[in-house]
Amino acid sequence: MQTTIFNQQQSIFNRYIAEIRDTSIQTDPMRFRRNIERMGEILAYEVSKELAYTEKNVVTPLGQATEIVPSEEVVVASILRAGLPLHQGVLNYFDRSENAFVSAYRKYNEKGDFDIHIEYISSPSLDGKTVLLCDPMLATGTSIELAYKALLHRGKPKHVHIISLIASQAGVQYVQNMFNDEPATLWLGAVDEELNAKSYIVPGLGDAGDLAYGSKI
Ligand SMILES: O=P(O)(O)OC[C@H]1O[C@H](OP(=O)(O)OP(=O)(O)O)[C@H](O)[C@@H]1O
Ligand SMILES: O=c1cc[nH]c(=O)[nH]1
Ligand SMILES: [Mg+2]
Repeated sequence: MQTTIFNQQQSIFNRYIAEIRDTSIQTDPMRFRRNIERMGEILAYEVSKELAYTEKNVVTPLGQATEIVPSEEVVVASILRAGLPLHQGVLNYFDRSENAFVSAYRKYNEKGDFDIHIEYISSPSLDGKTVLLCDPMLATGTSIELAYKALLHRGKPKHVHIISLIASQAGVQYVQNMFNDEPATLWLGAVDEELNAKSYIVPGLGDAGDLAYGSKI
């Protein structure tokens, strides 16, 4: 599975990754959301280079121009709730795309173990389309797996681009194995070495959903 890790390159993207990790900057939730959104914009631009293109003639006030524009039908699909600011960033560039949303949350038992629950899905048909599946955190990979399986009930995409900002090594391995035989590409901001006992990424950034939208009961 083709995998790109953006913080291995030198670009302004790395400042945004540094800021969302930084406890002294995480106190500003608007900046946290906006940093995720602008990383979504950058990743959307990078993904756009991999799409199929076609020539389009446009009429200008002074004549005709031919531009090479994307020809694929794109669906931006995100995992609630932390996926929302990333979704908005990707949608800022793929502004004509369709949209899908899947909810996924960790339901803990008394022992501290958890299952991922998918309870909500809203999606157009995905048959033959290019899906950009967005979630800022890829920890164990289970949310991506279950969300994707839920989305498959809405049709078989032509290609899936998974967009995530911070991943664990174990999560990357898990997703690479899962999509081994599928037309899929993985776009990551950073890959961290560890998962802690609660399956949080270390050093990671903490709880992305809470940092963006506040703690939940
Ligand atoms: O790879 P995994 O081990 O499945 O973990 C990653 C998931 O955890 C976070 O969501 P969370 O469950 O915290 O929900 P939230 O977005 O509502 O906070 C994140 O947005 C991913 O969906
Ligand atoms: O590190 C993690 C793991 C899951 N969800 C998060 O928000 N952060
Ligand atoms: Mg969360």
